[in-house]
Amino acid sequence: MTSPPPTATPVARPPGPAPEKPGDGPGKDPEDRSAADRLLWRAARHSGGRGAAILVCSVASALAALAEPAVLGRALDLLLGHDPAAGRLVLLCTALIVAEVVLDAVVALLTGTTNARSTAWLRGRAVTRLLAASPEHAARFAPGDLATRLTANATEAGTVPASAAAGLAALLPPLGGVAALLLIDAWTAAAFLAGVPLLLLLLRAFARSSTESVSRYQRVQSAMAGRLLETLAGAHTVAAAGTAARERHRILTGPPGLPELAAEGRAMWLVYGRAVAHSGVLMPVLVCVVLAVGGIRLAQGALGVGELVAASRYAALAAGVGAVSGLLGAVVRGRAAARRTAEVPALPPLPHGRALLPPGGPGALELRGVTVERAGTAVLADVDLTLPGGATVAVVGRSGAGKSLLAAVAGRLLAPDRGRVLLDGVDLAALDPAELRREVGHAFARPALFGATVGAAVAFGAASPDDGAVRSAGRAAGADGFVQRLPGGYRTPVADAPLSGGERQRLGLARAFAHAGRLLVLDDAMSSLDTVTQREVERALTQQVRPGTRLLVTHRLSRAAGADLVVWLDRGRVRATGPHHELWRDPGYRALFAVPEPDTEPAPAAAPVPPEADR
Ligand SMILES: Nc1ncnc2c1ncn2[C@@H]1O[C@H](COP(=O)(O)OP(=O)(O)OP(=O)(O)O)[C@@H](O)[C@H]1O
Repeated sequence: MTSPPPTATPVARPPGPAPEKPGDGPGKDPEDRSAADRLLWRAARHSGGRGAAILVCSVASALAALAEPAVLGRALDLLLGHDPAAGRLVLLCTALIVAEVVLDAVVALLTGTTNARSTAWLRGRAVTRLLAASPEHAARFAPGDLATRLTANATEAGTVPASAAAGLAALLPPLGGVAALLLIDAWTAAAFLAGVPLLLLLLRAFARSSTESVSRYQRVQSAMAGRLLETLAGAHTVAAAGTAARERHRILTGPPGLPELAAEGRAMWLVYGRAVAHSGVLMPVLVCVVLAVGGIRLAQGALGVGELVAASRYAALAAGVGAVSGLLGAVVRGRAAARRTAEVPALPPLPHGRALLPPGGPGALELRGVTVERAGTAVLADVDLTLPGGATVAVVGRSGAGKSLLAAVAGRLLAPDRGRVLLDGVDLAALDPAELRREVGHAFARPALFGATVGAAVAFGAASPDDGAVRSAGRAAGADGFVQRLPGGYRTPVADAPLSGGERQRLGLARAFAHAGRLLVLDDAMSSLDTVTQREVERALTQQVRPGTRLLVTHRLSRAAGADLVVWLDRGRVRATGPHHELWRDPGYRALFAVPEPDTEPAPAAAPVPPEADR
């Protein structure tokens, strides 16, 4: 595999990460561009005025660089004329060089901090908006793609404020160089300007071809990273199927894979090498032409020795136009990257209001005409439900019936396309988000544990987590026993805690219990618990956890039998609601639990079901 060329070149800096999707080049959609520009503008403002400081220091450094050849040339002429004033000019020249070095160092330092602050702001903004969006919308980004947008693309975009400021200031030396040449001698300026079109053509060709090749390189890299992520996520499946070698081959060879990556890497090196070779020849040639013309003018007596030296330095400054194109190239690439990053904060947020729930409400939940559509099909259709506050409600149905969608809508992880969800009479869409999360808790079948330690993972999201609350939630969820056996108890780092599926689920339940509100939504959150633990947790749920309404998505008979009310979903519609023992009369309902049908005998209401009947 050929890695990309280094980033420093006398002509222009090769591009960093660039758009990764085919056809996802910069500046396609004006709306996207302006959104990206607005985001960059705000990132620049959040870098605390450092962009302006970079501009001021860079301009001061450029002015020092422009003054230095004139002072040096004059000092040389005075020295040749044995004029004692030459000493003062040599000192001034030294001071200018020192100032230039110091200012460049300050610019380098400011550039680093500006890039870091802008990038951090961009990432913070994107992550905040990502978390505020409905998970459904956020899921439109594949994990690998999202990671690229928040890392490489955000980093590239974060360099724009500093590059733009430095790029503006970098115009000064070439423009000033040409102006100084004109002032010293029009012929030397004309000699330089004659070569400028060639220099510009060279820069343009470099900027274009390098952007394209880096773009393609990044696309291949991103595709490979995406396949790697897929395989890592399914590592157990791959191991079980014994297809590791096939996966390795799939990740590495693609297409696109290593062969394409190597080809693009070589292409980048070629572009880079060609640019270095061309500029390495052209720039000294330009300076030599200026020197040759200056030499003739010296022989004609139109120029002094000092002026010739100054002219050669100004020609070198004027030829440094490549630095400008490098910085402008960085701005162009940064804007393209910002466009990709900007799509993340542009995700539509879940609408919310500022309403609060009536204090002490029981958690009565009402769904009115709730419809959720996916790909033009109603996956939840006209769901009307009235669930009394404080009730334990089981949601059952065949796989794909819409249970998880109903749970997500009930807890406002998802906004319905039509209809309303009311909690104690308040529309969830109008509710203050902090109030919503305080009063509505969730636990999932496969919980993700956030937090450095097991205790922090349980306390995650709680307003004021304390050790006592964490432990009592752990006890209620049947997690305290195994957590206490971990080397550091609740202080054990999550990464060092070997957790089974059931233990992970119990920690997820403990997290929900630690800040249980008036509504608790458990989406298959006890599916991996053994029967004894499950009964203990159910008991704790009614006796220890803050009272409220429980919405339990379940496939288990015992859970439905133990609920006050069962909602039976069938292909996105409510087929029936009622107590389990009433629904049990329906063979279709009994078939959901795949137990031998007792034909006439209804299952006992709210009575424990023999373990062997449980799934
Ligand atoms: N983002 C989506 N895009 C398209 N279809 C979706 C989306 N989310 C859910 N669905 C579809 O909606 C239907 C209901 O999904 P849901 O996850 O609610 O089923 P479920 O009853 O919880 O199933 P299970 O018991 O297997 O977990 C399924 O057919 C599913 O494919």
